[in-house]
Amino acid sequence: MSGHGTPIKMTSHACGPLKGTAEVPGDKSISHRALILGALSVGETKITGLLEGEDVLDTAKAMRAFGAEVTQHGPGSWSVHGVGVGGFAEPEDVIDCGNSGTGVRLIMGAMATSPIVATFTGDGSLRKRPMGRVTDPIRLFGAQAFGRHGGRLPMTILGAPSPAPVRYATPMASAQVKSAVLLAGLNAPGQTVVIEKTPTRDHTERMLRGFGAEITTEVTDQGHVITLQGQPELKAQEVAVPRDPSSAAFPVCAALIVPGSEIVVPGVSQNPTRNGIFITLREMGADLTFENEREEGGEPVADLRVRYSKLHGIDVPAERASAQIDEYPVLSVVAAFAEGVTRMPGVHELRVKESDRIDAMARGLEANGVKIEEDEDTLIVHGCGPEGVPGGGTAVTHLDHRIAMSFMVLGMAAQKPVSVDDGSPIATSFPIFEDLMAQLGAEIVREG
Ligand SMILES: O=C(O)C1=C[C@@H](OP(=O)(O)O)[C@@H](O)[C@H](O)C1
Ligand SMILES: C=C(OP(=O)(O)O)C(=O)O
Repeated sequence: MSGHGTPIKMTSHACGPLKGTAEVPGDKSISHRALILGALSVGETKITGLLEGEDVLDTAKAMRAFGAEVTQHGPGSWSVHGVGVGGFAEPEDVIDCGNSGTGVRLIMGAMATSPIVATFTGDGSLRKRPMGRVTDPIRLFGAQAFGRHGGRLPMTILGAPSPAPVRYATPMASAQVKSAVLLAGLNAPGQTVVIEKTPTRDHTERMLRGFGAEITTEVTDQGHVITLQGQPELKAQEVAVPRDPSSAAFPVCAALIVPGSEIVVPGVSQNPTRNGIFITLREMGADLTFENEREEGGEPVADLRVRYSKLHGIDVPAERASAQIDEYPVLSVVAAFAEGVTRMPGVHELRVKESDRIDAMARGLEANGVKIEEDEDTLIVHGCGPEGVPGGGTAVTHLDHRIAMSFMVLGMAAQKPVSVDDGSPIATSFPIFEDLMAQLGAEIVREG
């Protein structure tokens, strides 16, 4: 299990200009999917650039437990010998997905239409997160689910022995729910259809197509209608994982707020379902340029050049929420340094991430002298502008990597050092965060 056994207190101090190249790790969403689709394929899938964060390593372990042969050959270089669609074995032990919502939800979907039983658990954060959003649709395929408190982990899933295909409109904007339904649909006969009102990250659709499934997306007045032909033979692939835009957001935002900074973040995915943060930052006045635009591993990528910028507050469009859903914590840090108010509506999904991110950011920013307003669906940050962000506070991270990294970024440009009670969850998605930021010139100190 991904352990966050001993909390690691970390403090970030104001630093000089950040300079250099930030080679952020592989995309977390694509890394999970590469392992899962590799495990459901026939033959050997070769993966380069895999994110070796705890979340993804837990998915690798889970795929072994379901019968796939998963091997690490070198840093980021992995292979998966798959068992084919419908070939999952029954795991001998509980599947521990650690801190990862993506891991547990996608794997539950992937096993839900095989006649096997699996019990899932996770860390203290994951055990609080809602799983009903996945168990509702997998029940329609014929699976059964038994969890705690109306759908919390630990949870046992009995896969459907003779699954029926499903037509499902996702009730919330969630790529995890969409993906769970599509992965379940792989082992059902006929067509499984997912309808999403608001489009979410489309890596599952792109990768399923790449692995040989027949899958189409139609834009209709109901929204995006995704149709998957069931029971394909998925064929092993070579997957080159592009760098993660959600991880890139941390050095990018740090460079924007630390005076005199200029950095390059090469090879970052610019998938339009993921690039909302870069559009938003530019609207706030960021000097952010996209160089060398190209395609890598089936995804559009670019090298980002970022220079320190004078930023102003904006109204962030609610429709952009799903294209930057994981970036709101660090966006609210940037907003604290901007001049004027930044309003972020349409963000209620943040309440069910690794922590309640609206609450965690609001309390942590207040502790550092920033004025905040919030309601169920909105976060409003009153930027400190030229007066500067006071800092000097400690934020509680609630086992949430993005909260921890966001406050470390805040400390790089605040007047007084900023601490977090526990930075250990950073290892779930960005294990090289401290080293990478130190190489650029940041000063993050572990205490105790
Ligand atoms: O599908 C994925 O890989 C993810 C989808 C998003 O979650 P939701 O589907 O809950 O919005 C995102 O927050 C998460 O980090 C990764
Ligand atoms: C929400 C996140 O991940 P997950 O849902 O996979 O835990 C995240 O990485 O910000």
